Amino acid sequence: MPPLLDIPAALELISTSAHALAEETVPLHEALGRVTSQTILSPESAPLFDKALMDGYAIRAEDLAQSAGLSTSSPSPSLRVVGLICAGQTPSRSLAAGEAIQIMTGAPLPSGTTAVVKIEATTRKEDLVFIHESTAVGANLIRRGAVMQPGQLVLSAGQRLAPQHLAGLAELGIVTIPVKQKPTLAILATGDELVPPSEKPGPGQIRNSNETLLASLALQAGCDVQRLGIASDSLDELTLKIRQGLAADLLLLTGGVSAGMLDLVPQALTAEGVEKIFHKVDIKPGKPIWFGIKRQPKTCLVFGLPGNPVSSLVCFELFVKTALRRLSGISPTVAPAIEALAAVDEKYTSDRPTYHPALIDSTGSSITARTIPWQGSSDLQATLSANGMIYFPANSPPSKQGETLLAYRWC
Ligand SMILES: Nc1nc2c(c(=O)[nH]1)N[C@H]1C(S)=C(S)[C@@H](COP(=O)(O)OP(=O)(O)OC[C@H]3O[C@@H](n4cnc5c(N)ncnc54)[C@H](O)[C@@H]3O)O[C@H]1N2
Ligand code: MOO
Repeated sequence: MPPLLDIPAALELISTSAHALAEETVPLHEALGRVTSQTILSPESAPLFDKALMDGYAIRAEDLAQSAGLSTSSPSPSLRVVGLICAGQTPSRSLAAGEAIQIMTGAPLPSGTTAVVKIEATTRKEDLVFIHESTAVGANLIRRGAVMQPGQLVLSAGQRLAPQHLAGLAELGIVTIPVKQKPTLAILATGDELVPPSEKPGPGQIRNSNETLLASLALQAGCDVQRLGIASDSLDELTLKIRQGLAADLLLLTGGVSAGMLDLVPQALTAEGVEKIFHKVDIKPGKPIWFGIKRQPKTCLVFGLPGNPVSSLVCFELFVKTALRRLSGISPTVAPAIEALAAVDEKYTSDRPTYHPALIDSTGSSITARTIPWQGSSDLQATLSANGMIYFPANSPPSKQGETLLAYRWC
């Protein structure tokens, strides 16, 4: 038997086979979860004007030393209040020596202001304000352009847009966003034993949980998902559904890729013109994975994922996500591992490199990870107490608590 393809080689074959998706522009309110296709530069400054960061008084900090003792009744320096500026207004005059202007958070500073003293640190007596706290130049204010200059980089290409990115773009008036097209992804579950989750399985039957799993993973990864339902183990039915699925950018099948008599998926795919890139990888779970590409009339990347649910989950996280990142121009193409400390002693070992369901915890001062009890690739229920996986190289020795492990978060 020739040696199995190793994981890095499989990932490399996937990233070199995947093409970059075309670009489009979308309005800001439709851009959540999309991936930027170009760098985005700021058209203007942020903030747009010098502004107060506290409710209080705009002052010239240098006046404080000079005005100490202006009033004989208080040891605190005092300044003459000559106006009021609320947010949304503009200053009608500048500050002269010995003057203060009452100001609200977010209001534009009058010229000449070098600090804002917050209201709690002052006492007002008619047109005098007494200042009880030393206030340095620059206190409680922000200058025009301090956080963003025109032409400065706002976002790089390949950034998946989260709420804070959209808000940052909104602040700068960027309302049309260049993004990669959404990948379309079709899902086909195969197997005579499958019934939909809403049905009670008959003898020897099981519910199709992989469609729910893969559709959810794909939606979370920003795909347009098409569910093709269940194909029985018949070449005619498989072929019909595969033809439908090949119209998408990616087609995921589950089941029927190992050595069983009815494992017809590889032959049905090649008969439909899908070129095999690899079949079987040295990985646990997921060894029987099949990957190929249909080039004409449009490019479709095809994954035959093993039917066991945890194999499908691990293969999606590792292999399908790599293809999706490449399609959308996300860098690096292979999602990097997290370095986590073993929360407990770990003694898992196998002759195959393994991605073991795990609980990753980043609530403390360091990231920790521990394996969860798991009975192998059919044990989907175990993953309900996991949020990621730990990578164990083949024949890895036991790890002591506190040793560094490589982990991947599912998200
Ligand atoms: N002689 C060999 N047998 C097997 C091998 C092998 O190398 N030689 N590999 C094993 C490994 S590893 C895996 S993983 C499985 C994968 O097999 P298939 O991809 O061909 O999948 P099936 O045989 O169709 O199903 C496996 C298992 O998963 C259940 N299943 C299938 N589809 C779904 C679904 N949509 N939702 C939930 N569960 C599903 C199915 O009923 C089986 O129990 O093969 C080993 N065998
Ligand atoms: O490689 Mo299979 O996916 O372990 O059960």
